[in-house]
Amino acid sequence: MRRPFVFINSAVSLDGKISNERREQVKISSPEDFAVVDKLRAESDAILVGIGTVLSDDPKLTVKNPDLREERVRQGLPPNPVRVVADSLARTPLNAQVLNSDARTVIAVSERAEGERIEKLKEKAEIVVAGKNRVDLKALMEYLWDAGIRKLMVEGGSEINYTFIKEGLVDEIRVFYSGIVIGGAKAPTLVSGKSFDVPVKFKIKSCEILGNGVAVVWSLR
Ligand SMILES: NC(=O)C1=CN([C@@H]2O[C@H](COP(=O)(O)OP(=O)(O)OC[C@H]3O[C@@H](n4cnc5c(N)ncnc54)[C@H](OP(=O)(O)O)[C@@H]3O)[C@@H](O)[C@H]2O)C=CC1
Ligand SMILES: Nc1nc(O)c(N)c(N[C@@H]2O[C@H](COP(=O)(O)O)[C@@H](O)[C@H]2O)n1
Repeated sequence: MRRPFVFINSAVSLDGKISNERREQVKISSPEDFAVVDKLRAESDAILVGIGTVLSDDPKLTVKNPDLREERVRQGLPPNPVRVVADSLARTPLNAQVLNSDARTVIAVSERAEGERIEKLKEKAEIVVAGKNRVDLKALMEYLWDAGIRKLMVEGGSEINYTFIKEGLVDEIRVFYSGIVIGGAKAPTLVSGKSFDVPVKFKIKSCEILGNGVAVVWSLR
C-alpha cells in the first residue's frame, strides 16, 4: 500500500493528558515547543485531525510564522499545508476555522454522511468518501498519496491517534511532555480506544528540552 510518511504530534501534561475532562483545548506546549510544531507543520504536506478536535478546539491548522510560509512559497508550495478532517458524518460546522480560505481543506467522510451536509461542505472544502460507516484511514492514505501528499502530520485527538496506530499507519510519534498536571480520570490521553493485546513498541529517535518540558520523537520498532 502506498501512503505518506505519517507522524503524530501531540502535547501531553506530566500526568499524561492531552486536554481536560471537558475536552476543552488546553495550552500544554511551551512557546519553544510551539515554534518547533510550527516548523513541523511548514515541513508537512498535510495536517490531519479528527472531527472531535474540530468540535472541541476549532483549530486553524495553519503555519503561524510568516517566514515559514514565505519559505514554502519560495519552494513553489502553497503558504499552508493541506488540512484534512476525518469526519464520517460530515459534522464539520460550516463556520469552522478549518474551512477558512487560508488553506485547501479535505473533509474525509463515510458513506453514512448525508448528501445535504456534503453539498454544503463542498462549497468550502474538497470531499472524499472513504469507508462505509467510519472513515477508512487506509483508503484515505491512498487518496492523499495520489493527491501528492508525501508527509502527513496527525495532530490528534486521542481517538484518531488510536486508529492510526491500530491500523499500522504511524511511522513516528513526537510527544512534548509538559510540566503541568491537568488531572481528571476521564481527561483524554494521547491514545484512547481499547488496549492492544500486545503493546505497540516504539524506540527513542531523539530527545530535547524545550522550555519547561521535553520533546521526544519515537519511531516504530
Ligand atoms: N494536546 C494536544 O496535542 C491535542 C489535544 N487535543 C484534544 O483532544 C480532544 C479531542 O480528541 P477526541 O475527542 O479523541 O477526538 P478526535 O479528534 O480524535 O476525533 C475523533 C472522531 O473522529 C472521527 N473519526 C472518523 N474516522 C475515524 C476513525 N477511523 N477512527 C477514529 N475516529 C474517526 C470520529 O467521529 P465520526 O465517527 O463522527 O467521524 C471520532 O469520534 C480535545 O479535547 C482536544 O483539545 C487534540 C489534538 C491535539
Ligand atoms: N502542539 C500542541 N500543543 C498544545 O498545547 C495544543 N493544545 C495543541 N493542540 C493542537 O493544535 C491545534 C490548534 O491549532 P491552531 O493553533 O488553531 O492552528 C489543536 O486543534 C490541536 O490539534 N498542540
